[in-house]
Amino acid sequence: MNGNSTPPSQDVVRFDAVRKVYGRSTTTVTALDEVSIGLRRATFTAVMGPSGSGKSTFLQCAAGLDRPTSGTVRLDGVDLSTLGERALTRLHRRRVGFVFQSFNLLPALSVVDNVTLPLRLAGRRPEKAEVDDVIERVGLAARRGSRPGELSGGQQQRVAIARALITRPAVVFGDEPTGALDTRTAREVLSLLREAVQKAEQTVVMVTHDPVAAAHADRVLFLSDGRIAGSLDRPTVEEVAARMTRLGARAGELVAQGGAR
Ligand SMILES: Nc1ncnc2c1ncn2[C@@H]1O[C@H](COP(=O)(O)OP(=O)(O)OP(=O)(O)O)[C@@H](O)[C@H]1O
Repeated sequence: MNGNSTPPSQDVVRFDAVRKVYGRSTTTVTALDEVSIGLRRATFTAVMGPSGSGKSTFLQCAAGLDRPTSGTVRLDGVDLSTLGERALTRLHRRRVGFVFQSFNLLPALSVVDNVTLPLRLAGRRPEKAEVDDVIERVGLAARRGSRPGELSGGQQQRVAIARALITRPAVVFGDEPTGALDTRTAREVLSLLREAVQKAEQTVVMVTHDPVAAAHADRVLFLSDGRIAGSLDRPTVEEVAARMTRLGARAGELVAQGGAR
């Protein structure tokens, strides 16, 4: 079990009629347009869509890094709109893990100190057994004392995954986590995320442009023009690529029509 507050039957991320509008008056952009969707606990979701379709905005709103213009986002049963800045910061430290394309490790800290940073920020003393366990799980037991500059890209992303998992968060959000990695290393990193879902009942939500990466997920959600444009369960690379080609063609048509929204 992962020690979170909602029963497994509930959605760990829940959007109800979420709109996100950037800008004012004549120059507004509707990045999310009445999005309603639930993501189940202990599942791996990939979010895909053409450039500008709202993927990053979806992730930012789901993680409470950005607030919707209207509608409700619930994370682990908590309506994020009810939280002030301090409560949101606490939620980010304890209930949410992040893995970015650019790793975002602290260069002066060792592997162990990078991994345990979220615990220390949350005021918790890291327990040796839990630290050993997570570092073992990502295959870095022999590199505990190394600094990020001494590690390959794939190893650095493993550190970032361990750092995301150490707090046993309700959700790990990935923003193109394999975007900077070669194909083989990317596959290893995706397998680690899969394993976290299957073995540790972790929930993972990942934005990606890569159909191969998306095919590691249980489900792919497609966004187009700020709306959910469908989903694929147990996706194959070919199905994801075909769906993306169709959405890309549609996005191209909209641009040709003057970006009508
Ligand atoms: N801070 C902002 N101010 C104004 N417009 C924004 C802002 N952030 C995003 N947008 C607009 O909202 C829309 C959705 O952007 P978003 O970054 O969510 O798309 P995306 O699918 O992640 O794109 P990409 O794949 O290119 O990263 C785009 O039209 C974008 O220009």
